[in-house]
Amino acid sequence: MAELRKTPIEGLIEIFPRIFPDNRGYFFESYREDWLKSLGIEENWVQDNQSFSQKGTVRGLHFQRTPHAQAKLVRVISGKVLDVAVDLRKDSPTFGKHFSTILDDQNFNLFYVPKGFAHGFAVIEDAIFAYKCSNFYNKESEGGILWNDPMLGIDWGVSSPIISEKDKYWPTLEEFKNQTGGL
Ligand SMILES: Cc1cn([C@H]2C[C@H](O)[C@@H](COP(=O)(O)OP(=O)(O)O[C@H]3O[C@H](C)C(=O)[C@H](O)[C@H]3O)O2)c(=O)[nH]c1=O
Repeated sequence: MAELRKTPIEGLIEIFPRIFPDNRGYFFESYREDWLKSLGIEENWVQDNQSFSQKGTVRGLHFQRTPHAQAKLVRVISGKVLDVAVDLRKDSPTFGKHFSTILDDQNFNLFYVPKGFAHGFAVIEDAIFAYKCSNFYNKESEGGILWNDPMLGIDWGVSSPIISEKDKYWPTLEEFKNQTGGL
């Protein structure tokens, strides 16, 4: 069985699978339905995504608005990233707070990000990133928070990242809160 770790932000879960190295290489279970179920969390995963990003990339901070909001179960197949989730849940006591964790191809740890969070990552070593989503992609419902908003206080470990045009112009946390109140 994997080791499941709660985080200081309610709902965010880290999962460390048991890895079996041998003279051929390694084996590990990369997904089990009973991991989250053991914590009373039930998700209907409907879409798998995969992206490759070179070192120095930042992707995020993104979310999809209701009714297209997505929970995500993210991991690294190869490489190393700093993965970040920002709590945007309306009335959450940790609204605007973030939790970050290293995902890599040594621990093969996974990170569960429920609906209501913005998600992104910075690439420490070229990375193949793979994740499950609990709702289909819906471009029209996509939103974001500016990755380097000083109010977030995220130490990404990169100062001038490789980033998409779209990710340069998301609102700050304050602007998002004033516009929407939260997710
Ligand atoms: C997310 C997504 C994108 N696309 C298409 C749309 C674009 O033509 C192209 C690249 O999309 P984008 O630049 O939004 O990709 P990312 O910047 O990696 O977006 C993701 O970044 C952060 C880390 C997230 O958590 C989200 O899953 C997602 O927003 O793939 C699809 O066809 N389906 C999809 O589910």
